[in-house]
Amino acid sequence: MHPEEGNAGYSYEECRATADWLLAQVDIRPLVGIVCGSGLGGLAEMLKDQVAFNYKDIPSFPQSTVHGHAGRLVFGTLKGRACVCMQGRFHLYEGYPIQKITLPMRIFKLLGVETVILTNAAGGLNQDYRVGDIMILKDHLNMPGFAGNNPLAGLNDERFGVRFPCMSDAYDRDLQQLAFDVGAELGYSDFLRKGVYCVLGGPSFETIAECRMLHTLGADAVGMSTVHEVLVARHCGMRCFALSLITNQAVMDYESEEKANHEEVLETGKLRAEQLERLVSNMVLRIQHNNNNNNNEDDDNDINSY
Ligand SMILES: O=P(O)(O)O[C@@H]1C[C@H](O)[C@@H](CO)O1
Ligand SMILES: Nc1nc2[nH]cnc2c(=O)[nH]1
Repeated sequence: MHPEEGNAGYSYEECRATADWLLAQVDIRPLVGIVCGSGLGGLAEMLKDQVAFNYKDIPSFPQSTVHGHAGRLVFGTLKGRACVCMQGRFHLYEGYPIQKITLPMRIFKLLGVETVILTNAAGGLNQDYRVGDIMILKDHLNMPGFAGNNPLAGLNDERFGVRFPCMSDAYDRDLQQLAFDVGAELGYSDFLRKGVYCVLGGPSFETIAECRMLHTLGADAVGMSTVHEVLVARHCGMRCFALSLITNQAVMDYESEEKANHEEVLETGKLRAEQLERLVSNMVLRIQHNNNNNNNEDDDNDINSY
């Protein structure tokens, strides 16, 4: 059997067809793509002059099945900058092949996106972290990848990227610094962190022994997303910035009565939504692109407005 037959991915032509379908219906040409994590879909609501598509109407797109993930692709402007925003993402535990959950990254690329901003909700493993902290990702641990479940497995199409992409620079360092600079100006330094995110397949939350192990391995936070998207985004040459909202403390102690649950994750999202939106929108305002096609006259430079 040719390996291609076992590849659940989409061909370059299928991705191109989806991107062209979208481009034919919107005038906006986004340089920034944003992915909203669980309970963080408010980011998409901030976009002005919106043109939105339900995932079910977009050719080849999977459907969102998780509460807190609306399932809309929203084009618009954020502080005058053209953006496209996934209001809801796909996860391995929803039953999709890993190539399907990462399809939107290739669509972003073919829409002209140069920078991807990914957000997620995560459990805090680092004992210094508190619920409500925002962790800027400096690196990741890809547990499904250790077991061979990598979205880049299968035939490699060089039009997207190389067979063996480097990941030591997965999270753009200039964008990490920008997040801290913008965060400091907004007065957020007390709850901004930098750390390592570990992805698991979910949907079950971790056992106590698993949390202890992940912490020992160097993870500061644990979640069920983002990493697969980053692998595909980096493969096709987009810059990546990712942040985790620490929505719950991972349970590390057998005496603890705490129990991880999705309702708490969504509630914490609501509590930090406004700060997270201000942080991301002011970052978008300041990100430099080679091909900046935005109209600077429309810029909203007031750091406190959003
Ligand atoms: O899409 P994200 O990574 O923000 O979602 C997290 C992981 C699970 O999908 C869910 C658990 O509450 O939130
Ligand atoms: N795996 C995992 N994902 C999360 N998403 C939000 N909180 C958590 C958590 O504690 N564990």
